[in-house]
Amino acid sequence: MSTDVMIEANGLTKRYGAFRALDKVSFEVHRGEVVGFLGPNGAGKSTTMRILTCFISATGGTARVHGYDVFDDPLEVRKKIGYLPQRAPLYGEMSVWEYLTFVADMRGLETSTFKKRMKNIVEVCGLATSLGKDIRDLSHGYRQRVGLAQALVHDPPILILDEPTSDLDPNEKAEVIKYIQEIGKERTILLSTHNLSEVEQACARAIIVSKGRIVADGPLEEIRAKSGRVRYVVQVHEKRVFEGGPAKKAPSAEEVQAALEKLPGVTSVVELPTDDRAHSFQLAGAQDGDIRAEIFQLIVSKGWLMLEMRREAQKLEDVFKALTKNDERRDRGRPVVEDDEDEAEASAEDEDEDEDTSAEDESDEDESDEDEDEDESDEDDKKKKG
Ligand SMILES: Nc1ncnc2c1ncn2[C@@H]1O[C@H](COP(=O)(O)OP(=O)(O)OP(=O)(O)O)[C@@H](O)[C@H]1O
Repeated sequence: MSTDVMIEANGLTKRYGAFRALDKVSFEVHRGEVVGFLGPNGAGKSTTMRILTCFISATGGTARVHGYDVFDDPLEVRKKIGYLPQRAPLYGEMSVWEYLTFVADMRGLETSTFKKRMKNIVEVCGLATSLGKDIRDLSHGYRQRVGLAQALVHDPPILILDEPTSDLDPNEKAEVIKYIQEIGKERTILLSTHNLSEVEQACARAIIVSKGRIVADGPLEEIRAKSGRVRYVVQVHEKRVFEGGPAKKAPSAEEVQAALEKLPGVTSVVELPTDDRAHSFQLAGAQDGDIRAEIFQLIVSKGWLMLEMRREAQKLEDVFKALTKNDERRDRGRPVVEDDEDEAEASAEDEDEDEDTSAEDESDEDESDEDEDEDESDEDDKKKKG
């Protein structure tokens, strides 16, 4: 593995009984990258993150973090990773300072190192005015900041953040993303979220998972281009024409639409609702082309008056919807029978992976060591199962 690879998942599979939560997931995260880990509910994001942070073991495949195998070297992996689980296990009766001191003690940090480090963490996470407050009195947004701070206490080069902005209001979300952007300047981050605009703000690359499989992985631009399409919006005046031009009267919507449809590379033209001054259309064309000049020439040659023209790359949201539209695994914890082919594959793998069976079905068993985060993890699993 290249020293630049900070996280490497190789064919990770996780089954809960007959249900396959992860199916041969492979990806790499390089030093300094902030990667968005996207997927609908139940896609397998938390499962992947919990394997990478050594809270549960995989049924098959391997994973390495900072060069350490998550199965063979969990202690080393935990030193290299700061983890913010979906529901951070914070102790409400402690003040922020007491809690962070407690986390530092658990991590075996020297008091002087901790105090020095805290200056930076408090600044980066915006906690200066909250250190003396009890955690139970903090808003959701501030609790998440404390969650981020606890993940940074041991100064890990890698952060794994599981939906850090879920349950936050829009202002709190924006704040937490701002802190993540700041933290990401010096660290490698894997950030799971449902929120595509957050990924667009904080990440240059995304991995999209659906039904336990990776359906896209690459720079955001590349993922947007995956649809292979681009849109243009064109508006033509409905009442006026270009003075001195060939047109004697303003065009009808049908005329404009027919002319636009004839342009090379246009695959569809749809009329958009608009006010009564303009005919407005959305055109779809090929991603690698740019027909703005042709559109302009057409409108000029007709003598029509153009009010607006813009080219829009496909939105990440549209690509995400298209890639995950059949993902209906929202029934948390209930085994869902996959299609026949998958079932057959699963039973074939059962035979292949017999040596892993101790880790296979019960995640609870894997989560019994004494890390402070374990309570949350167990509780979380019970909720999922319950
Ligand atoms: N302990 C468990 N026992 C049985 N099934 C589980 C368990 N944990 C997770 N699952 C199932 O595995 C699938 C993947 O769950 P996971 O929590 O990884 O999804 P996710 O992408 O993180 O979703 P969300 O965004 O809702 O947290 C889901 O269908 C879930 O119900």
